[in-house]
Amino acid sequence: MNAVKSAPDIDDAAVPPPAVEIRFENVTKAFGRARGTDLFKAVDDLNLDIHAGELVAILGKTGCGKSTMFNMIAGLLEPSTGKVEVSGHNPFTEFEWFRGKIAIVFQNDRLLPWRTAIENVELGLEMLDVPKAERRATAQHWLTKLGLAGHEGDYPHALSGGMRQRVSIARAFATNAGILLCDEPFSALDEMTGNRLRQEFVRLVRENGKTAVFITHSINEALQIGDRIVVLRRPAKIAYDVKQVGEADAERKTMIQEMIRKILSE
Ligand SMILES: Nc1ncnc2c1ncn2[C@@H]1O[C@H](COP(=O)(O)OP(=O)(O)OP(=O)(O)O)[C@@H](O)[C@H]1O
Repeated sequence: MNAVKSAPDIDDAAVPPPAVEIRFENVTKAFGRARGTDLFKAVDDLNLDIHAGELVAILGKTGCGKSTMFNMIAGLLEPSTGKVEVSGHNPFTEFEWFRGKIAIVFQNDRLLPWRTAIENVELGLEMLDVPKAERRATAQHWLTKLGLAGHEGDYPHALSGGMRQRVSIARAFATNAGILLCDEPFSALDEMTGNRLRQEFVRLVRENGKTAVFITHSINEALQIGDRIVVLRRPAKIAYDVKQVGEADAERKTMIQEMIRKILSE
């Protein structure tokens, strides 16, 4: 299947879209040694624009190239051909420019076990050379926002999985980065904890005007989270790109869900 499928738009209003924040332009990423056909393509001629303030869920089968895309946005990998631009800059060659502009939330909380909750939140601010008093106040603010007031001095081992992931989300927001990259941050949590935290996360992303790219394996999670869902086929290329999902009515959501199921089963 080569054509990009799209759902009928609910409202193709004349309002111009916000600026493009993340752009993939004819991006291919191949791994392996440069021996012609021996190269393995993880991303294949991908074109994708993500606009400022969008919350985009990226969905696809295992090995379809989601992490490779993610790493190219984060400046950890360089495209083999084509161009990746974030805020008009090249994330791979202008790594320094991006200090403090992109925050990442991983599946695993990646907290430092020898630092308290508040010290873990302060970590990103330390790297940005924020003065001590300011970073303490900012870290406290975000821990409180994430419902962890009273746990500032707790070490990670004393916190539940959900609380640890709250600390890692507080750490991402505390840096004030405009772009959040999320790699299945709730998939290791039990369903109830994951659902609650997912809702809070979406609210915070919207309230704070972040642009967020959210990788997931779960159709339901994508439907709950995304303003937009992008489904990839393997190697990474867009199979389906659908907007306004979070606010869609039940009938439209069911239609989108069925379409995604169909694509992922192909
Ligand atoms: N550094 C690398 N060297 C060689 N092959 C790689 C490398 N990184 C990724 N790949 C391959 O590229 C393909 C895409 O990998 P990627 O991790 O981006 O997929 P993914 O969609 O994130 O997978 P998952 O859902 O399992 O996390 C896979 O076949 C993987 O084996």
